[in-house]
Amino acid sequence: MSNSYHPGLENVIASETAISYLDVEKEEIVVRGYDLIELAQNATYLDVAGLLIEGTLPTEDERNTLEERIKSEYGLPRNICSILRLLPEQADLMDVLRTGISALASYDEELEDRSKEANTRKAIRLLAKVPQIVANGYQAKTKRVFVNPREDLSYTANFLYMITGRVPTKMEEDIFDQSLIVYSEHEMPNSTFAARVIASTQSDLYGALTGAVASLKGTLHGGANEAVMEMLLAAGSEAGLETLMLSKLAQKERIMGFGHRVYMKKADPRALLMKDALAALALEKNQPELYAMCVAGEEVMKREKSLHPNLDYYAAPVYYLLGIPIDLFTPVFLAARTIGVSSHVMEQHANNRLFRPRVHYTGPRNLHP
Ligand SMILES: CC(=O)SCCNC(=O)CCNC(=O)[C@H](O)C(C)(C)COP(=O)(O)OP(=O)(O)OC[C@H]1O[C@@H](n2cnc3c(N)ncnc32)[C@H](O)[C@@H]1OP(=O)(O)O
Ligand SMILES: O=C([O-])CC(=O)C(=O)O
Repeated sequence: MSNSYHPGLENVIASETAISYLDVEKEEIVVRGYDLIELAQNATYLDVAGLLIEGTLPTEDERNTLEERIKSEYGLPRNICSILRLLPEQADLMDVLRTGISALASYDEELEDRSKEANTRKAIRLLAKVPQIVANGYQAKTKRVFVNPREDLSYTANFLYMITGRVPTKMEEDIFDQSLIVYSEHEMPNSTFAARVIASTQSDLYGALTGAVASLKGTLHGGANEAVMEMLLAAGSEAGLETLMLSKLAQKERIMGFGHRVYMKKADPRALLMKDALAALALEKNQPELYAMCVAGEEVMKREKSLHPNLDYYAAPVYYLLGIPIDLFTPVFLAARTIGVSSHVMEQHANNRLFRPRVHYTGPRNLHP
């Protein structure tokens, strides 16, 4: 047995996959042969969803069919709505989402069918229903009436509409769609790994996604986008952000939205795309100071720690300007990632080997009761 031990599995190859790959040298996020950033610039979220589950970029007709199939799955079982309402007001919305997805499993008649066809149908159902759980988890928490999806809107416009209660402008819809694309898939982050580990026991897609929600909640992963926005609001200005960052660094605290296990010494290409989106949105919403503050924070981190922003740093203020409540930032990330996680679970089911690593034991031996 090999004795090599890599804390955090750093640089360990854990899987073979044909879904995506972070080519750090070329600064490219390869998704089924395409550059994720080019997809975000030239395709739609549903194109990328089709690409992830089917393996090829859909034609316009195929994308329209996918959208129709998703819309035909809109709607939540009444009991799921009741479950969301039963959770306490103080519940974290990632916990609400985790509970909602977990409960939804029992309503899927194909739950135990691991075939590619059944898993594809389940992924499409999840694409339809997860945004509704996200939006209505918030409605339940804030004791408001539930929102129903609007089939006359595009998938993306409807998602934002369900969250904000307002039909987005074309610009808002396009920027939100770009954000969903850049959040959709990212090789082997902790949440995707967690889902694949669960799926490797031949457990089901809903269970694997439920595990991924729990993983994504943490601030070292998806939870960082909410923490970034709290930091920006607490700082209030460029000077305030510099002071706050310096004091956190002096106390050896991590600054949310900076650093990345894979990109630690390079920029996250997704962050750069969201930075451009923020520049445009801040101008449109007459909030140039928010963009200026983020850029100033980026400079501080480059100067003090040689660290680059990750996607969460710039996605957070973009979501803020789109009118998304802060405690929905991570649930929205999960909704976008649902399709990436689903395609990994499908790949795991199709070519499975149980994950079961060994340990470097540091405890005592030869004790007797
Ligand atoms: C979409 C996403 O999920 S992206 C990730 C979102 N998460 C965050 O933004 C949280 C903040 N970032 C971090 O905590 C880290 O960068 C992680 C968890 C993402 C990656 O961490 P690791 O790969 O474990 O890096 P590691 O802990 O080895 O850090 C290397 C060095 O950079 C420092 N560092 C890394 N990130 C940060 C940060 N955000 N703030 C301050 N210092 C940092 C570490 O303190 C360490 O310094 P040292 O060598 O002087 O001790
Ligand atoms: O890749 C990672 O470790 C985290 C990340 O950026 C993502 O999940 O989008």
